[in-house]
Amino acid sequence: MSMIRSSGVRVRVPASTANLGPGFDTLGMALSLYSWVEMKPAASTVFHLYGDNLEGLPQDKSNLVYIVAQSVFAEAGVDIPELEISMYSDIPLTRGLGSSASAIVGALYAANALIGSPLSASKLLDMAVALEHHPDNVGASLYGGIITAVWDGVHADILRIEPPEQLEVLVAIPEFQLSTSKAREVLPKQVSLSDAVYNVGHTSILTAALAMGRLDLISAAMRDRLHQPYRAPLVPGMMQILEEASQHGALGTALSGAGPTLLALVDGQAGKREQLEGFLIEVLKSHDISARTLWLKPCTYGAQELTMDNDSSLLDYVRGEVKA
Ligand SMILES: Nc1ncnc2c1ncn2[C@@H]1O[C@H](COP(=O)(O)OP(=O)(O)OP(=O)(O)O)[C@@H](O)[C@H]1O
Ligand SMILES: N[C@@H](CCO)C(=O)O
Repeated sequence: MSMIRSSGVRVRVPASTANLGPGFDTLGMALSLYSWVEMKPAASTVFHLYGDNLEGLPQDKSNLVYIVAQSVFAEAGVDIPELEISMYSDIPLTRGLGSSASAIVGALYAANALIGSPLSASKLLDMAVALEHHPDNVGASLYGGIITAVWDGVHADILRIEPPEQLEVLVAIPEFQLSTSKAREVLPKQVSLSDAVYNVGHTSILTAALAMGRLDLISAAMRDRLHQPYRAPLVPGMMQILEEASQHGALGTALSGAGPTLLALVDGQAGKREQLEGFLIEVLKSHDISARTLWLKPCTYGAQELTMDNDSSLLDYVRGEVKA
């Protein structure tokens, strides 16, 4: 029997980067950049979308978060047709930082909490992957840390790896958007056995290196032949960044998810931050691409419920949390 929490729930979900280079659709990592979702039963459905990143999203029952919440209620046999949904996000949309996965995970997690959490984390993962199709993003947003995942079309198996402590992440986020569907259209339907073997080997070494804290192996391991070469024309300057960033202080570089964001893994104890940041910005600028950079950490936790204070709006809450 489900218990509906009429005062509502508030959750925070980390962004994610998928693939980490060779681990196409299988390796992901949660990042210290977040979105927040608040959900309450209501007399009629209403949305409060805060901040620039959510501009233009639908504010009716066609919104992804509403649709996903209803799928949780249907699965649990609960009827809550009208919802008050508030969202704030620091995760830019359609840039390869898992905005859709964070929205799906936030909606699943909040809706499940709203009815007393009848669905297990593993059920939420299966539902999230069925919606997003990429376990690398949703797994990282749900569980945090580094995740390696496989999906058979129904069930996802996932293992979580604790990120090496000194690992830092620099992202260069271009101004333009690139949808995952467009970035998948350019991929070949078939690849050669030698390219498949190349990626299996590099993904295995990268996963083991991350699990063992062998940062010295990351540069050699973060190489890919399955998706980045085909996506390179969509992000001019990307190949130069992938090939040369290690000379400017990166341990390894990759297209983040389906792009266009570029991501560099960095040893936080090794310095050279400004040089690397300048290199990424300059290469993109030489191709007329404006980008902003952010220094992030791997996020070690996934979606979390937060204390709900009904006297303050989600926006006040987030402002307080970010300032604290
Ligand atoms: N908070 C949200 N509420 C509703 N819809 C959202 C929300 N966040 C993202 N979306 C939907 O997800 C789309 C972006 O998904 P897409 O998979 O193309 O990019 P991404 O998830 O940001 O990047 P990637 O999957 O490569 O990491 C947006 O255009 C929007 O339709
Ligand atoms: N693994 C997916 C991530 C997209 O979010 C891809 O690269 O297309």
